[in-house]
Parts: sequence; C-alpha cells; structure tokens
Amino acid sequence: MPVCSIHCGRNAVLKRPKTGDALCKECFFEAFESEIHFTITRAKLFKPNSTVAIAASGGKDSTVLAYVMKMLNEKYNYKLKLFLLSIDEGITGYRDDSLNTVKQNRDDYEMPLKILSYKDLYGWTMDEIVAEIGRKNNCTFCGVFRRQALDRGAHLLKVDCLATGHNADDIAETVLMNILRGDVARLNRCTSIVTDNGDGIPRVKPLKYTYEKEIVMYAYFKKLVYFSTECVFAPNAYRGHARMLLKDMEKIDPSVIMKIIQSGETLKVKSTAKLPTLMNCTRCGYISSQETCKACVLLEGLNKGLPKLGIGKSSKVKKALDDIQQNDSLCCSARGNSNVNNIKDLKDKKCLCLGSQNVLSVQIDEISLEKLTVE
Ligand SMILES: Nc1ncnc2c1ncn2[C@@H]1O[C@H](COP(=O)(O)OP(=O)(O)OP(=O)(O)O)[C@@H](O)[C@H]1O
Repeated sequence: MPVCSIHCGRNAVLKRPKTGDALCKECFFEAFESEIHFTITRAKLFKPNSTVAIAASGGKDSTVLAYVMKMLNEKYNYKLKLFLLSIDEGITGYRDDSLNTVKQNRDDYEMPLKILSYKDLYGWTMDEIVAEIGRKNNCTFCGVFRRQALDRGAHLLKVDCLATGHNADDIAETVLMNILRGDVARLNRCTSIVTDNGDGIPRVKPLKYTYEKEIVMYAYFKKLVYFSTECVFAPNAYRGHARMLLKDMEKIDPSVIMKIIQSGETLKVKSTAKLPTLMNCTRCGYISSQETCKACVLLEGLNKGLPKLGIGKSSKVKKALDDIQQNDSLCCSARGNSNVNNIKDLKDKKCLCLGSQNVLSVQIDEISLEKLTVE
C-alpha cells in the first residue's frame, strides 16, 4: 500500500483522478473541500449574510454540493442561509424517487426545502409531454422548463443567488458541444462561473473545477445518500456524444477536462460575431433572445396540439405563433358567429382550440356547439 503523498504518515486509499496523487481519505477530503472553498472565495460567489438556494435534484452533484456548502459555511463562517430548491418534472420512477432523497438531505442537512412541479407551473408533467411528443425531443422541453422553473423557485424563495451542481465535466462537455454545434453565443458564456439571466438572481457553480469522478469518490467515502439512476427517458443524445468524446480523451490525459474549460474561458469571440440580443418575453416577461421565450413557445405548442412547434428553427416559430394567434381569433369569432352551427363549421374554420387537450378534454365530435364553453 503506498503512503499518502501529502506525507501525513497514513496509507493512501485512492489515486486522485484530477492530479494522479495517491492520497489517504482524510487528505483527499481536505484537498477536495479546500479547492471548492478556493473556487468560491476567488470568484467571490457569495456575500456574507446572503441567502442561497441550492438546486437539488437528489443526484450526486447537488447532494455533494449541499453537503459541502453546509460544511464550508460552518467551517469558514460564510454566514449564508441555505435552502434546497427542487423541481419535480413529473417523471414516474425517476424524479419521484430522487425527491425522496432530497427530502432525506433536507432532514440530514437541516435546510428548508421548496419543491415546484412542472404540473403546477405549466399544467403538464414530463410523463404527459413524452406521451404527446415521444422520446425524441423531450430533453428540450425538460431542460427549458427546468431552467425557468428554477428561476421561478429562486424568486419565490426570495434568495440572493441560486447554486447548481454543474461540475467540471459538465462544463467541458458543454464547451465541446457548443464548438461542435458552432453555437458561438453559448460558447461565449458557458464557462462563466456566475451567470445572470437579467432577473437579478445570479446562478453560481461552486463545483465548476471539481471532477465528476472525485465527486463520486467523495460521496462514496463520506457515505452520502444520493440517487444514482439515469433518467428513464432517452438521455440528451447530443450531449451524450460530447460526453463519450470527453471520457475517451480523459483516459489518455485526465487534465483534458481542465484544459477544455481553460480554453473556453480564454476564447474571445470576434466583435463581428452575431450574438443574440436579450429582451423580455412578451408573454411571460422572462429573459429571452426572441420576442417569445422558448418555454412559452413550447407550452403554446403543447396546449395547441402542436408539440413540435418549438423544436425547429426559431425563424419559423414567429410565423407559426402569428398563425396560431390569427386562428385563435377566428375560433373566438366563430363561437359568436351565427353562421357556425355545428362542430364541422368550427373545424372548417380551423379552430385551433379544438386541437388543444387542455381546453377541451371531451370528445368534440360528440358534443353540440352550445356545450363548447372555453374559459
Ligand atoms: N429536478 C431538479 N431540481 C433541482 N435542481 C436540478 C434538477 N435537475 C437538475 N438540477 C440542477 O442542475 C444541475 C445539473 O443538472 P444535470 O441534469 O446535469 O444533473 P446531474 O449532472 O445528474 O447532477 P445531479 O447529480 O445533481 O443530479 C444539478 O446538479 C442540480 O443542481
């Protein structure tokens, strides 16, 4: 058994994936925690006496984040008030189980927990969305809705900032993905340790420089309770390719993760590159690069029985939304129109309300026009 390379006199029990050092458990904990403390203090992530919501999914990253944040808060007297914030996407056999883990974390770490659900926020669970759209593009819905749901939760809790468990591997993957896609706008900001959606509540990533393998080791040696099952719906395929590429490269040289992050941080986007202008969504007020934000477009598509609406090119979305609005007014005028006597007339007028699950849950062909009351 090799001795710990810190020369503490103990035997090493692991080889640090990030540095290759052979370390004992205690020296690994010390190195792991002080690197996160260093990341937090160097980037001035938290102000004393502020309130922080930890985005908690019950998975390894956010569980370790909650544990380490509590520990560092006490050890270094950050003076933070910590909350847990969870989003229930409504995925049976996945999120329901992982939320039980978060509840366990709430009790273990003595942090108040707020859970918001897609069903309450959007009227749809992910199970229902997948039933509608299939398994191909469901990650788009989930990702867009989650981002907004976390922001809404942070507002509800009135916190000063929101901390997520994104780790070094996640960020290196995102850099790779944005390069492969040629997404200059996202490449420009994906390595930022603090991001601001323009709503005044910044998001921070204290685990930005922490390797995923070390998070797993830390959770294992600390015997932390976390939920380790993959989402039951198809994982985001494109990210999966970037992940595999990164894992293959990491086998050759583990420092590749840090090098990709550093490259992303140092890259400077040409001033002539076209970057989106941020504005407020005309429907919900959320920050967006389009007149209507992605979440509103996706939701409109779901509610109007056009679930693919937000999946394609954004240039086509505006026209589709305008068409829907036009058809909606047709529909409303059709209801007050004496020439419309039956369902067929209404259908002929392309009333899109008829395609909407939420508006009409009854079989439209079986009911008379008088019963078509739409709130
Ligand atoms: N349902 C959720 N509720 C609250 N926060 C979430 C949720 N899903 C993801 N997050 C936050 O976003 C971060 C990155 O999410 P991602 O989907 O990449 O999960 P992950 O890498 O499996 O992380 P974790 O191990 O924490 O689940 C998580 O660490 C967590 O902070």
